[in-house]
Amino acid sequence: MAEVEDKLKDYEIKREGEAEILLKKSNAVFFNPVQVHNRDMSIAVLRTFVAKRKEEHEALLNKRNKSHQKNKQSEPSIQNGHDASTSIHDEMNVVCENGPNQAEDEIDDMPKEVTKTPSWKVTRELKPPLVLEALAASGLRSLRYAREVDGLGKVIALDNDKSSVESCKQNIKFNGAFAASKVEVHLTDARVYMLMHPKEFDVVDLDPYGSPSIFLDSAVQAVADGGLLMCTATDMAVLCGTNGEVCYSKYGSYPTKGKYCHEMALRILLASIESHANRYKRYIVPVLSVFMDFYVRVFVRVFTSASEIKNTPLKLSYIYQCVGCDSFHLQCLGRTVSKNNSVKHAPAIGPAVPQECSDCGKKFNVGGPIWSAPIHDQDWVVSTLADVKSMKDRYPAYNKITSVLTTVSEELHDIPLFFSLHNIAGTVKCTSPSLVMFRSAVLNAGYQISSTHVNPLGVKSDAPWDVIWDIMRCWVKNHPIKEQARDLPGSVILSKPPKLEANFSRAVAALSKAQAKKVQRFLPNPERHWGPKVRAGRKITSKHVSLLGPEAINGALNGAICQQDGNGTASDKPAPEPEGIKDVENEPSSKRQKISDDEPASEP
Ligand SMILES: C[S@@+](CC[C@H](N)C(=O)[O-])C[C@H]1O[C@@H](n2cnc3c(N)ncnc32)[C@H](O)[C@@H]1O
Ligand SMILES: [Zn+2]
Repeated sequence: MAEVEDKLKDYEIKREGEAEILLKKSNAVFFNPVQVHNRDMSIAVLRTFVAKRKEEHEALLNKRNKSHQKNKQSEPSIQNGHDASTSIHDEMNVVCENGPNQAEDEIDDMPKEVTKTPSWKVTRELKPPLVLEALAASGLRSLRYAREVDGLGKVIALDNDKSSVESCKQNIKFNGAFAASKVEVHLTDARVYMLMHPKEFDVVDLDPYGSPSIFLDSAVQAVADGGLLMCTATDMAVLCGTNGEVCYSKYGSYPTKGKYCHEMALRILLASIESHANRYKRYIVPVLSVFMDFYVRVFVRVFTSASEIKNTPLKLSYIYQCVGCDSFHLQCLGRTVSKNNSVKHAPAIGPAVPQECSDCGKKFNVGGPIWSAPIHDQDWVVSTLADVKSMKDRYPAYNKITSVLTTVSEELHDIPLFFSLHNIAGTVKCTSPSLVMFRSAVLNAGYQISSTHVNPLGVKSDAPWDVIWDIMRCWVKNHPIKEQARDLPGSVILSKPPKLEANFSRAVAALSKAQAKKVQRFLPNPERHWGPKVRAGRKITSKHVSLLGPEAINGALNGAICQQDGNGTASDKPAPEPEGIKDVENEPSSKRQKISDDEPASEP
């Protein structure tokens, strides 16, 4: 007994949601408490997945039943010695076993959302979804999935680190018989395991240290047709363009620098997953893509279709980012040409921009390709938000995830990237109009505008850049600025007369729904010294002070790390500072930066 008590002294109990884990007080196994946002959001999306999968299956069964009834009316009930009622079952299996294209052909009179999703075997019984947590560490996430998401099948947890697997085994026992009957752990390299289990998992979760790039190729193969891949990337410095070449080597895309960098990070990750999927005649459909705290997390469904992958170039774009002003332009990689009732794919016609920016006369940096199709499915977002609201007590990070889902639900889904109102005011060196006035001017000019979950000052709009700059020209006419050097980008922009007379009077839709309802949209940081953590097993030294905070460092150096230890990025470098409330409160509304020909418009 004394021995057990002695052993327990080395551990502390962490509770999150309905799971409890025993955590060693040394830095032996990864645990980052602020990732509760990530785990809660994943649970919310998993619940939606379970519900949608059931709906889709029922829709298919109904469809099958209806067509069977039609056949029954026109044919005798016993065909070729088969009882018709048993043949539905067989026929359904055949549909999917013959390949997804055939499945799609056979159900082509169904609504689009339904036809693009049903690829699992259409048997009467829908098996509970099988989940793989490829990089599990303490097993906390797997345990939460198993305990909290109704209707899941087994959850398989993997890790290639012995201490993590030991800890995971211990935690499975610690969570009782139900958890033990559902969660299984293996000591293995996740890449090998995923390659050995093609299309076996309805859900695959990747939550690596830093970049997921080395796991993507095997992960896209392990997901069942219609299944869900959930993937985190915490290497924000790489994805945001601190070192573009590294990003290219990991993800196959060149980042450009702009205020939109965190959304661009999401779109680079999506483009990379799609590219891996395409190698196996598969493609993705994003359902939710979020930038939270210090990382990006995407939720995508994976399907197989040799014909659909021809559309991939239509979902990808290069970016031209002006080095002088905030203007950026997208160049899609492909296009379709319709001829005699048939649609052909062709390369896009470019370039989308002249050599010099038509707004300020400077040159462009070229980035991408990024995913330029929608990054969320509005129906999934709305269902997930409603579901979360209906079970508030079951989400420890309720406030955070509802604020993110609310802002996501308000985004213009077909407008890639965004600009910052403070930045454009900075470029022309004026005091910024209020967000409501600016939104009104855009709406009054006949264009759409929305906020973005990524940045409280970010603005998404389908207004072309000459309209945006015309609005700023009109604003400056009424709010004159000091004389500036003539060759500055802002001076060049202001030297042209506006073609449009901006109307700043308040438009009805100028407040976002969240603002109107006073829903808090951007929450303060979760705790002091929050962010990525040091990798498990790594010795904590004073150089980690910026990651963990001085208190934790003192504790660690004295051999008593508590919850500040646990996980980190591949490089242990802090991610670029996320833009939260700080942006709104601390940024001066007028000029913040100056730009030269080779300096990008803004830093991540
Ligand atoms: C960031 S932690 C995972 C955290 C966990 N998902 C959570 O929510 O608490 C990453 C884990 O991946 C494991 N790992 C790294 N490379 C791996 C590989 N090739 N195969 C399996 N596990 C790996 C590490 O040992 C570490 O425990
Ligand atoms: Zn420009």
